[in-house]
Order: sequence, then C-alpha cells, then structure tokens
Amino acid sequence: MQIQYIYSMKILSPQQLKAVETQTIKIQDVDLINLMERAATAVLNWLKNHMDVSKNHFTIICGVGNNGGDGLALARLLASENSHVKVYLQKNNNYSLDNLTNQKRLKDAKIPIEFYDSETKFEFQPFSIIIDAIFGYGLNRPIEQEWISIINQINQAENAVVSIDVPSGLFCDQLNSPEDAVVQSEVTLTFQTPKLALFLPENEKYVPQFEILDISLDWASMESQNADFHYFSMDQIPQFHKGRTVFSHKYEFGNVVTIGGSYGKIGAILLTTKSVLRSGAGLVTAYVPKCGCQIIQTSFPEAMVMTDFSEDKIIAFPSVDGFDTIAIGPGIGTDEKTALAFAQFLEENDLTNKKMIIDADGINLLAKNPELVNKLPEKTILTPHNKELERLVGNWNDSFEKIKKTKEFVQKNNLIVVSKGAYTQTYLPNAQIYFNSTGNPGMATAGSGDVLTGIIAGHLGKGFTAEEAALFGVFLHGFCGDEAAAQIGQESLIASDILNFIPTGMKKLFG
Ligand SMILES: NC(=O)C1=CN([C@@H]2O[C@H](COP(=O)(O)OP(=O)(O)OC[C@H]3O[C@@H](n4cnc5c(N)ncnc54)[C@H](OP(=O)(O)O)[C@@H]3O)[C@@H](O)[C@H]2O)[C@@H](O)CC1
Ligand SMILES: [K+]
Repeated sequence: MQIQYIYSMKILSPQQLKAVETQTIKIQDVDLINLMERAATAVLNWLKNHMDVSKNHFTIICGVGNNGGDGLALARLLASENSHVKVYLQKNNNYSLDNLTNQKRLKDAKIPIEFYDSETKFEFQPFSIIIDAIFGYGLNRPIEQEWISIINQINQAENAVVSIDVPSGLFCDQLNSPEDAVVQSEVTLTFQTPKLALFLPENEKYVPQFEILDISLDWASMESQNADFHYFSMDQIPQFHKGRTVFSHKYEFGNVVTIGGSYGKIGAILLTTKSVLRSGAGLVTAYVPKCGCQIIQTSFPEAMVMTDFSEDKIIAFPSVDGFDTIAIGPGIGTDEKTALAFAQFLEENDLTNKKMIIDADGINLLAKNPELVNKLPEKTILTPHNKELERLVGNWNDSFEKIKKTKEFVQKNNLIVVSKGAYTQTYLPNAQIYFNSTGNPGMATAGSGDVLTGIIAGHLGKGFTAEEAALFGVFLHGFCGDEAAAQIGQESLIASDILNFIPTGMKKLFG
C-alpha cells in the first residue's frame, strides 16, 4: 500500500493561490465575483453553524482588495438573515474590481457603508462580533504606520474577532517582525487550503485556531502546484484502512520488539508496548531490564518479555533476527553502559531490512554519538520533541530555520523525523513536510510520546511503509487524544487515556 500523495492537501503560497483562482475561473467558466460569493457564503454558513446570526450584531471592517470584497459580500448576506450589520470600508480610490461590484450590491440593497481612514475612531458595540476583512493573502508589505491604529483598535476592543482568510497584517509564508501590526482574532476562517503561517508557533497569538472553508476551487489545479508543505487531515484517512480477512493470522501483522525501560521508567516502555498491539500489530515483545519483567507480564499479559541480564538498565541489546519492526527508546535512560550497548547494536547488526523507530532517550543516545545516524536503516523514524531535535540538528532562531535544518538532516540521512508539538510536523526524506490536523493541548503530558511510538511501531509491523506509519500514526494519536479529551476533558488527560481510546478512535475512523 503506497500513499497516494495526490490526496494530500497542499499548502499553497499566495502566488499559487492566485494561479489556482485564475485556472478555476477558466475551468469552471465562472467569474471572480462568483468565487467571492462562494467565499462569503462559506463564511455565512460557518457563522450560522456557530451562532444564531439573526440575533447577532456584526461589525465588518473591509479593506480595498478582494478580502474586503469578501467582507462586503458577507455584509449583504448577513443583512438578508436579519443580522444587525455595520460595514466599514477603507476610504480609497484603488478598490479591486469585485470590491467595487460588492459596494454597488450593498448600495442597491440599501445597506449603508461607512468609510474609515487612518484617523477614524471606531465605536464598537460591546456585543458586536468584529469581522476582519482588511487584508487577506494579498498583503505584500507590513501594515504601514498610518493604519496601525486601525489594527490596534481591533486588538484592544473586547469584542470577539473573526478573521476572513488570514488575520489582517499576517504574511502567509514568511514571518512578521514582532513590531508589525497584525489582527489577533479568535478564529480564522481560511479558504480552501490552510496557509503556512497558520501553523507556526510564532503566530499563535494571531491564530489560536483556524478552520478551512471549502470554496470548490479546482482540485486538479491545486494538485498541479509544487508544494513542499502539506496538511494531513481526515480526507486522507480512508486509504489507510488495512482490514483483516477471515483467514488472517497474527503473523501477517508483524512481529515487533520494543526495547527500553530502566529502573523507575518501566511505565514508558509498557505504554509503548501496549500501544503496539492496540494499533493492530500481530505480536509484540518487550525487551527490558530484569526489574521490568514482572511489571509488564502482570499489567500486560498479551506481550512477551525478554530481559537484559542487568537488573535496572539495558546494557546488552537483544538479537533482533526474528523481528521485522524495532522500537527503541522509551524509558531507556542515557547511562554510559546503555549508550555503549546501543552503539554496538547499531554498528554490529545488519538492520538493512528492518523497520525502526527511535524515541525519547533513544534519540538522546543518538545525539551523543552523531555518527551512529549513518548506521540506521533507511527511513528510520525519529520522534523528537523540540529539545531532542535541537540535539540532532542544532539550535534554531525561528520556525523557518528549524524547517530548513530538519529538512537537510532528513534528506542527508534518508530518515523520517516526526517533530512533536502543536500541528506535529512530519519530515519525509523526499523533502515533503506534513502538518498534522489532530490533537489538543491536553496531550502534552507524561507518556504521550511513548504511546505515539507504539502506535507508529504497530503500524510499521502491520505492513505500512515508514511514510504511511509516521503520517497516519501521528494522525491517529491526535485523533484518539481528541476522543479522550471529548469524554474526560483536556486538563486531567493522561497518556493511558490516549491508549485506551485507540479502539474507539480506530472504530470511528474505519467502522
Ligand atoms: N482563491 C481564493 O482563495 C479566493 C480568495 N478570495 C479573497 O481574496 C483575497 C485576496 O485578495 P487580494 O489579492 O485582492 O488581496 P487583499 O489581501 O485583499 O489585499 C490586497 C490589497 O491590499 C493592498 N496592500 C497590500 N499590502 C498592503 C499594505 N501593507 N498596506 C496597504 N495596502 C496593502 C494591495 O494594494 P497595493 O498597494 O499593493 O497595490 C491591494 O489593494 C483572499 O485573501 C480572500 O479573502 C475570494 O474573494 C475569492 C477566492
Ligand atoms: K483578513
């Protein structure tokens, strides 16, 4: 089963979006004004799904381009729903064509437009929702001094703010400088494909959350764009279903060994081992120091256990001949003797045909001895958090430097890196980077990564390619975490909950 990359959602630059827009107009035989109407209708529908628009008040602040045009069209649609709408439009003599068309449509519908300039002092009604339609993906320079007060007034108001397409002032594919004026919205409703800026931690205060609204741009045109960045979302999931038949037997679903644990950290490898089987792998064996044997056998009878001759840490790695998948790291510690055993294991085994994933202290052991990276089988999956990743690729000053360094690292070494965090980033050796769409802040909790390692290892065992296992494993982990949070909340969520929700998550995805 190979991933059909054509099904992934590409993250496009403003120039590419413009090209897709132009091609859509040609292929669908429509005009831009129709796309604008689709965009405004999509926003209206989103608002209707989230509130009673007929009772709400909206203050729509529009710019001079097509983002402003979306705002004007939305004003007309909201007014026809009996909403209370106040429309502000920037005073200018350089409006886009379709902005002008929508101005005329408002005039025809007798909906007044109030013009603002850099001196305007808005009087927002306290309960009115501000719709930010000043700039979208067409922003081509930071917001100029004279308009900063407009953005500041929006940010200082106590009103809820909804941004259309992009928070005004935010660049789509480069970082703003900290002093730039950018709208801080509660939610951004972005059209068709998410923009790169929405995923970057530097922009969290402008984009605490976003939603993608479909406006039926031409799919083939989007797919024809070259993109390094992708969004891995629900649309890609059906192709990951690998069912069982009546005659299936456990040996068809992989034989996985999990290597880790040390005195006081057996729980980590236990979580990983359990997650392997819960993900549908056939067989799992935990290789742990002696102190871990009873713990694992008692709390997880489905697993087999092999033990190191040491009581409290791993100092000699096992033979991996009979296993197809190897997971190393959870709870293993960084003792010198463990480090030596790990190095010897990588240097003296032929791992060419093995599938491998390394996590946690396994990554720290690797970082201590960087030339060992050359000994890893191709497409080994590494699942570092940011601190662990820095130990492998060096420090970075911002997201773009991180992306560049990590991309170089995976390409040079033919590895896969899963960089954990909000919108977990998966770097494939072909230089493609995927942002994940599932998960929640409650999952930043002890042992969450151990469960992820097990889920990915389980899918490797089941026969997924390394790319598939990494991408789908990250998605499933977040999805199960979301299911768990929906039931018990984020605050008290623990890693075992994520694990316990794997069956619910799998069932919900595949039936
Ligand atoms: N395909 C889709 O997804 C669809 C997208 N649609 C919508 O179109 C939006 C993109 O529209 P857009 O291209 O007209 O750009 P937009 O963001 O309105 O701003 C451009 C204007 O701002 C100006 N300007 C720029 N920077 C500036 C600055 N710092 N300070 C001052 N001025 C500045 C620039 O003028 P300039 O001065 O550069 O000549 C120009 O006048 C998109 O986000 C979405 O909402 C839908 O309608 C339909 C389908
Ligand atoms: K906007």
